[in-house]
Amino acid sequence: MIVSGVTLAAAAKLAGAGGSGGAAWLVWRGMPEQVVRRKLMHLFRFGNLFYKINGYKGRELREYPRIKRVTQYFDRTEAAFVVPLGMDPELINKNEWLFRQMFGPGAELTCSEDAKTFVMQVYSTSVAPFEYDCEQIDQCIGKLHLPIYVGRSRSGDMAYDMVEHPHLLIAGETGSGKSVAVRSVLTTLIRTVKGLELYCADMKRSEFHLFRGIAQEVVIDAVGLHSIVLKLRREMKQRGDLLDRHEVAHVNDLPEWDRPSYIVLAVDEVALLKKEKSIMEGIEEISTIGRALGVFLILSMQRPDADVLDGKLKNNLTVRMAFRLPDEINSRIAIDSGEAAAIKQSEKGRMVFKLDGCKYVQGPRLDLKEAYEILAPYRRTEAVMQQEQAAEPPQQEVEYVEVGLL
Ligand SMILES: Nc1ncnc2c1ncn2[C@@H]1O[C@H](COP(=O)(O)OP(=O)(O)OP(=O)(O)O)[C@@H](O)[C@H]1O
Repeated sequence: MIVSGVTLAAAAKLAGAGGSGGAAWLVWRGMPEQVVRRKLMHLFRFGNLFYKINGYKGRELREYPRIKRVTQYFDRTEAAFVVPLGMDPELINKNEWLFRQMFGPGAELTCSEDAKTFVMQVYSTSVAPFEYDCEQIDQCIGKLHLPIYVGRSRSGDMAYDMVEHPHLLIAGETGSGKSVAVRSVLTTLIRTVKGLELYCADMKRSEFHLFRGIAQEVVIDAVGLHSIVLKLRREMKQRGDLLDRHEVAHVNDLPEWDRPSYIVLAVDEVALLKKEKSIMEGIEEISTIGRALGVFLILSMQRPDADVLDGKLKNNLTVRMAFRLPDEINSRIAIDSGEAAAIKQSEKGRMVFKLDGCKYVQGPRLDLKEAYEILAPYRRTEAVMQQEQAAEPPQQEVEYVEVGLL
């Protein structure tokens, strides 16, 4: 039930009249309108969110966003404000973190299409954990080419197309839900993308056995990953030539009869490869040119490492999922803000999802046994895999691999 456009006192009376003590408690958990207005004005002032006008004798005049309304709902407080004409709305978007600092982690911002009106929603409850549900996920992803189902935010289920936003980083300390997220993301890709070529490198040797017989290859050490990287480099070269022949810029623009499959390389615990220079170079190359060629990366790590995520690779990992991280420094390396360190240890599967700003999202829970069941129809038999191995051409190029930690 929604209580909209009424004062708090009236809302409380309404709830009381309904005879529901629980409902009244929920209403009173909302923030009084004056408090919201005062906090917003404070935030505009101290966060420098205003439009400067040169007034009489060069005096600086400030025009602040105008608060249009504050509405109390049972599960959230909503405030709409309009930025002054001429003010760049990006200034508000870039400072979304300020709203969370002021109103808590439950604050979310959306901008209307006219680029003037913003709606801030402050939720009093977080999204409850939920199970991976194929049907509901398929509904959410619709016709995305390479769908990444993220999870559920307070505004609904979230998914995006990896073709548009390539290369994903998943970070989180041990027990935070990172492996479950990798499992769920890959399970969705396998189920829904026809002809997907998946390569898995399991540097921790813990999780990717699930994808054996489904992925093209599952390797568990640097030597195996090095051979995959070489293979993908050759494949990217061939795909580049193909684009050139057809005079197009992206594999999606190729005619269907000559269009190669999407390739996804998933590497678990990529930080362990820090000393493997040639592998890291290969990964960086994929991150730089892979998008147009239909080759994508999913990298996961427990502790975001500034040496591994140096400027170039980090910038190319356009989408980030940060589960709980041990401290602000790690969180900043992963998502350029300290918010992942504020996720509680008990909040399993909760992440800060970064794509055009940050959002709190709850990932779906998918346990290993269930994932095995869902993926059973996609698994090749041992005999088929042996035939494939026999048909594989011998590697022409052998390069030195520095086997450091592994
Ligand atoms: N989305 C989720 N919803 C509810 N519970 C979850 C979710 N994700 C993970 N969990 C719980 O948290 C536990 C740890 O999750 P997971 O194995 O993914 O951690 P991890 O971050 O990968 O740790 P490690 O790096 O040590 O493997 C799971 O066994 C599960 O019980």
